[in-house]
Amino acid sequence: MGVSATGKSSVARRLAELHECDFIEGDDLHPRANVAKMEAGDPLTDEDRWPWLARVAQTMREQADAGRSSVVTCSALKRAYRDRLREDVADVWFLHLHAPAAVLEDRMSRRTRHFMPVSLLASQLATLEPLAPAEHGRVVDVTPPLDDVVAAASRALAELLNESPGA
Ligand SMILES: Nc1ncnc2c1ncn2[C@@H]1O[C@H](COP(=O)(O)OP(=O)(O)O)[C@@H](O)[C@H]1O
Ligand SMILES: O=C(O)[C@H](O)[C@@H](O)[C@H](O)[C@H](O)COP(=O)(O)O
Repeated sequence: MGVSATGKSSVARRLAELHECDFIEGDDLHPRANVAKMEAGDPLTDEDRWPWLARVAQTMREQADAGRSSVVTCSALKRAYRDRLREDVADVWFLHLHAPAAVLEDRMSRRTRHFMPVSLLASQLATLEPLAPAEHGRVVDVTPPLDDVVAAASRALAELLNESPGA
């Protein structure tokens, strides 16, 4: 989880490889209208996001039913969105990727061929409800180079798996 350009896709792909599980890109599950809206520079509303979150949750459930572990990218900006994702699957851990706005703005402006304009970062940051201490997860600082972030995320994931009663 995390706002745009925190490295959700980059980190999740590498984590999935390291931990030999499936990688699921939440952005691929957006209805077309959502992508068009973001491309046009309009932030999504709750009404736009619920059907998307339902598809993400359904995919997570299908993976779990098939006995497959997965790393899923989803901005999951609000607590209520994360609660929706937890509804259908018991073992869900969140890694909240975090960095100062200036770092993210720089990364967004360098990223090519992506539907998310830099102008939407402010609304993403305004919407964000950081992962709360009571939520099952960890916050990871993504300011360092990708290899270091992946190592930190992997350590956090291992800790979370150890803490899990079902692990
Ligand atoms: N730790 C990092 N250091 C430098 N650049 C990074 C790092 N993590 C991601 N990036 C780059 O920042 C951009 C945003 O990353 P991306 O994985 O697309 O983020 P998100 O999926 O959260 O929007 C990409 O161009 C990516 O290559
Ligand atoms: O790669 C990115 O820039 C983000 O992942 C981006 O696509 C966005 O965060 C959500 O997919 C849109 O939905 P939200 O407005 O809920 O973040």
